[in-house]
Amino acid sequence: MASLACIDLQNSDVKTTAELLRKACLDSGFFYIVNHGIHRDFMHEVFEQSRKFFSLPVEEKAKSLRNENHRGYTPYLDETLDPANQSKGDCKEGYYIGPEAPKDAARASNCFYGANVWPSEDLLPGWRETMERYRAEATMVGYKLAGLIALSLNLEKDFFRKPGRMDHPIAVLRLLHYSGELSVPENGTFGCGAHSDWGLLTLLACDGTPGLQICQDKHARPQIWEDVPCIEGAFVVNLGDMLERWSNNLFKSTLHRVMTVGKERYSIALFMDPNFECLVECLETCISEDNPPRFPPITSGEYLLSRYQETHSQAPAALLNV
Ligand SMILES: O=C(O)CCC(=O)C(=O)O
Ligand SMILES: [Fe+2]
Repeated sequence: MASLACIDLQNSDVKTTAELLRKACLDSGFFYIVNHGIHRDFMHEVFEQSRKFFSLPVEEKAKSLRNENHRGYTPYLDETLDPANQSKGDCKEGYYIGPEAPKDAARASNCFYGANVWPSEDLLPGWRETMERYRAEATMVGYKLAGLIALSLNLEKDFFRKPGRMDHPIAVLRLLHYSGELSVPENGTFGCGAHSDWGLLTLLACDGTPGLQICQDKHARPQIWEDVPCIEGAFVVNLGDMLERWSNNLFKSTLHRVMTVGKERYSIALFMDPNFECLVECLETCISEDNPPRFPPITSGEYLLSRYQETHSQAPAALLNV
């Protein structure tokens, strides 16, 4: 089992919290957060609504199929996160919900700020409202964390919130439902294949069913996988590749996967990523003579788009027999 730090977002000793966070980001890039401010009863409601959607007949789910903006329903096997080691796609179905720009905003034509897809209100009353509220609340937690991460990188607290960086974050919620199929690595079957996340940071809520594992040294052979248990009331947070790149490889974006244990599993991720146009360029505070910049600058959007295209199937409708 992995031993991960626990960051208390309400600790008034911000300096100590930022130091603890820095250590967690240097070591494994995975940690828990508590006292995040999202109420337990509300979390319960979000999971209930998620269950309701995934329990619909496939014909109904097909009506919300992932659109050209990467929003909506993604069927089982649609995504393959670790093609080299998987004999088929991930044994999970999902649902993407992201930010929408007002029609007259310059970014409105950009797919990352495009229209969401919603199941019918008659079928799932209050579903959209619950998910929009959760995305907004989780984004606020993401901002709080981004402030602490900035401090832990010796930057100003509002570094990531500056206009052009995260004033229009690509904060994408993803509901996940893993099938009850047991993962068998020897057969190449996984709930979700080994990967690191692409963006800045991910906030993960789970239903208590085990499955999440991390590999702290991706080059070790054999690889060592450690369980990351869910802690009631806490989120698991992990850093993404964009932050690893931004921090010039100082902070870790760690390999993780889901090994289903023969039981259905629900989880909800919020991927908190910078504005589409934000330039991700090795931070001054992470550069030295011994550690010159390792990556050329790239925009957040360019980077994310390439990663979506790498992992998702081109024709999700073909996966549904409807
Ligand atoms: O469901 C989980 O526990 C992990 C999901 C995950 O890693 C992802 O969607 O990127
Ligand atoms: Fe992930």
